[in-house]
Amino acid sequence: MIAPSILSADFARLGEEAAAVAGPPGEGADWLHVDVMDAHFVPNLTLGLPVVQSLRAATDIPLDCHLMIEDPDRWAVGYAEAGAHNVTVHVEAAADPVRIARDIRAAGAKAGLSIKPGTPLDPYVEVLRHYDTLLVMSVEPGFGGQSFIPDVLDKARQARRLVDTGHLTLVVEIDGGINADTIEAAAEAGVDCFVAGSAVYGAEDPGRAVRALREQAANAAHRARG
Ligand SMILES: O=C(CO)[C@H](O)[C@H](O)COP(=O)(O)O
Ligand SMILES: [Fe+2]
Repeated sequence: MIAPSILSADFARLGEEAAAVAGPPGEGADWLHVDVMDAHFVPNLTLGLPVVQSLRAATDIPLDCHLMIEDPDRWAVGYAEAGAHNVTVHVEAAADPVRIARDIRAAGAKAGLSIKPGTPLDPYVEVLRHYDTLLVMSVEPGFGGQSFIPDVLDKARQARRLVDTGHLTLVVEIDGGINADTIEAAAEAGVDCFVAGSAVYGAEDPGRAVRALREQAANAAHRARG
């Protein structure tokens, strides 16, 4: 799956920017990644609930809300109620991640847990039983256009093994610095869903960039798994 990040889109034209990556299954974006930043958990400030509500009305693409905020225990359920498909919180910010997952699911969305590049996976394997998605950050959260950190692929491989051996049922998603040069390594590591901001919205034709990234990832995954 490919999830273009609107962090690199034109915020004055979000509806049109969503339409630019929409399309039939297998062609258009699978999810639209929405980076919510509060200038506390990360140094940057982006958008919040009203923008997600407006986007929900403007596109049929499932919204993948990545909450880079303090106190997600308080705010996550609002994004589920706003119609997000996935609501992802950071384990480093969550007081009670199991309860957050339960609340998100009760409000009708899928629950995602994100880990920063320096956060290990091991302590959260049990918590991840309550989640639908693991978002492995491959840059320090806060800004688009940063360079991919290859060390995080060990965690993607570890998550893939946990899923393939039946210990967890999760979509393994990666976020940060994904482009034509990095997506193959992530696909080989077993990632299911690739967030791409600058590589999609910085391209002349965002729709074509989505198709090219998907094809590259699919070919690399096929080669890796035989
Ligand atoms: O969560 C994020 C940053 O914190 C963004 O989703 C991510 O950086 C996407 O942008 P790019 O593909 O340009 O790295
Ligand atoms: Fe993100």
